[in-house]
Amino acid sequence: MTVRAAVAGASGYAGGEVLRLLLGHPEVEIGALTGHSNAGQRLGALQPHLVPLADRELAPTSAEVLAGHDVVFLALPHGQSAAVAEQLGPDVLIVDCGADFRLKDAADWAAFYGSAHAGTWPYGLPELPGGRAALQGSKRIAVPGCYPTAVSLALFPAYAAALAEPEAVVVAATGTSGAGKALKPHLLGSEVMGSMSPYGVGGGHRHTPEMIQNLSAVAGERVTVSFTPTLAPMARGILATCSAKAVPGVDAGTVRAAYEKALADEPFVRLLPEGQWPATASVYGSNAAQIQVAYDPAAGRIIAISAIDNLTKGTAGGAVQSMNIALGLDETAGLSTIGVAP
Ligand SMILES: NC(=O)C1=CN([C@@H]2O[C@H](COP(=O)(O)OP(=O)(O)OC[C@H]3O[C@@H](n4cnc5c(N)ncnc54)[C@H](OP(=O)(O)O)[C@@H]3O)[C@@H](O)[C@H]2O)C=CC1
Ligand SMILES: CC(=O)N[C@@H](CCC(=O)OP(=O)(O)O)C(=O)O
Repeated sequence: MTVRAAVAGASGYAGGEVLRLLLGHPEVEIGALTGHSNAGQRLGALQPHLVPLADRELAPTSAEVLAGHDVVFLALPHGQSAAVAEQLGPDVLIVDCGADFRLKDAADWAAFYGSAHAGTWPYGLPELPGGRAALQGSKRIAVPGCYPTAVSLALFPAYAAALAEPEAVVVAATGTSGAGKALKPHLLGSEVMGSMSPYGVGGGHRHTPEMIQNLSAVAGERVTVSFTPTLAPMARGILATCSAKAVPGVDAGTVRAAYEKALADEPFVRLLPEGQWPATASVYGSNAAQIQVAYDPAAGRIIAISAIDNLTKGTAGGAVQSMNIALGLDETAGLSTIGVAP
């Protein structure tokens, strides 16, 4: 089977990572590549690491250019996906790396994104309970946000086993690529190097309702999430430290057993051996998520830590994994758990 795939937003970080993975996918042939301000440029001038595609020219992003493919990946700024998607027809598989179709609640969308809600598509986090079934045969996929991927993978086993109270606290560090390629003053090298800083404090980050949506669905009741993101001086990676108060009767053994059971058969999510801790360097460029969990008896809290590459499992790898499931391909095709070290 050869799947012909187009990538809209090929000049950006997410689009570039989708292309890096598709170049190694045994069943995919790369079709149209589009950009916006960079339309007309050679891809090699913008994504010099994608050597086999260096001489391809970026077309403008339009339905005409994207038509005629089996799969279209959208890696566009928030709010740009719906207009393109509605012109592509129901038979093409559209994988949206943006936020437009992630949230079920239109009021949440309006509160955090401030525009009209485009709708809700099947959610591209296969590891969640029922996640794979929702993607099989689907022609539309909403790729999760990078932080919600890291946090949901770390905490869902605790909620699936009813071990935690419905009030989670998350502090997560991310690399600068999460903010995209556009120039932003707080992301200048001299602002970021040698420093870590919080942002979106106090429930303001737009990924908060997505985490609440995911964990509440697993728990069967509303789970609140107090989320504090921090910016770290690295290009890629998320390290999410998540905790929740344990329900009575929980101990270290119960917690470990629940995580072992939930993650046993996952090809990309690895519960580390006891005593070993997740690190962003270990998942750099790979589709792996590393998880570790501990029980703090003095505080009565479950502490779950995850590390992912925000551009791989957090965006493009999750997108390709979900595409594979939707098309009935091997879920792991084109994806690796092998990182780059040191
Ligand atoms: N970076 C990350 O870690 C993650 C990103 N995502 C999502 O992926 C999407 C892209 O993000 P990212 O790659 O980081 O952003 P970038 O800023 O790096 O890239 C944005 C892309 O969109 C194109 N673009 C800009 N404005 C428009 C427009 N008005 N219409 C059509 N295309 C446009 C740009 O083209 P040009 O350069 O030619 O102007 C570029 O190809 C976003 O929705 C983001 O939320 C999701 C998860 C994580
Ligand atoms: C450093 C930085 O700014 N990170 C981004 C990560 C979000 C992201 O990329 O996800 P979306 O797909 O929802 O845009 C942020 O916190 O907004």
